[in-house]
Amino acid sequence: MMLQGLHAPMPSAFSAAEIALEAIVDLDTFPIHDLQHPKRKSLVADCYESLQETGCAHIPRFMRQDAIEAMREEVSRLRKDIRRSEDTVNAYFTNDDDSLPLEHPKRHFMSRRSAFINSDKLEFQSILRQFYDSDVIVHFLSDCLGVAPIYRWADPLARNPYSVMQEGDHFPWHFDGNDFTVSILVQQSEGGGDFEYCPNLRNPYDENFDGVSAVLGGDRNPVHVLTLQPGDLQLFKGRYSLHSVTPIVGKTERIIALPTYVTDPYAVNRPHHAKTVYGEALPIHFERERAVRADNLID
Ligand SMILES: O=C(O)CCC(=O)C(=O)O
Ligand SMILES: [Fe+2]
Repeated sequence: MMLQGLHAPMPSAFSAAEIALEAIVDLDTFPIHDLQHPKRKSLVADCYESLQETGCAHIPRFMRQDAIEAMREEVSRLRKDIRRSEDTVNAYFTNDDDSLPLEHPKRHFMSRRSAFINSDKLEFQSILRQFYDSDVIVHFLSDCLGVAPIYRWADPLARNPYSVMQEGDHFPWHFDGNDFTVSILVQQSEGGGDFEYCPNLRNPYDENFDGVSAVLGGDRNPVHVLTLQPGDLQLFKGRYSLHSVTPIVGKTERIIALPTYVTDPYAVNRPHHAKTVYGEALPIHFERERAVRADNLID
């Protein structure tokens, strides 16, 4: 068998001994490293229940404020690497398919304007990368989800980016290519920037095109809205829950870190999705384009 070329210029993972988790998370309040601690057990139970009920769990002030400040400073040093993009997309990030009737949700295109600092641009000592590389965090999230094993995503651009949204930017209704996403708000906009989601609108056995069409057409019944504060952690099932970010209002950017997790450690975003949202498709996106999705869902 031929070995594929390395996709990263250098190995990027921190070892456990290099990650000072107590500098990132207040481990007295959230003793996620101590598997038998009653506080961990009750936090996991609360998150699990919330994920079952609404596809989403919210832990206010999970991150230490000085870690959030360090992340904000990292974003300001990486401004040159912010990739802005503007286009029209459907909820699945696929091309138009004119063999389908016009009212099919795959043919419903919406404008999108957003910007990311892709994961491959994070600084060497990035707090966000340390958070992402922490096995304690992965284990905690896996317990909250009740899904094991989960993995960090293989996608070199989308696995752990910062989203940096300016006035008027918005992210329309969509499903993610990965299974689970953590959102850590770093900076709040003055207005807008709300995360809206429809819990479990599809599942691996049912695309529920009628339900998706209804929301795209304006049905607000299944819609939940979450407003985060800086330092809050949100965990949600973005592959099953249709979600969006409402337009940003005011001059202050909305900055959010988006560490992502998967049940399939091989698959990455399709090239069209990578190019549309993250600004480029790398060799790995083409090499793995035909990898069969474990869940058969569209993306
Ligand atoms: O910014 C957010 O809160 C979510 C962004 C999102 O849904 C995505 O990047 O796929
Ligand atoms: Fe998303």
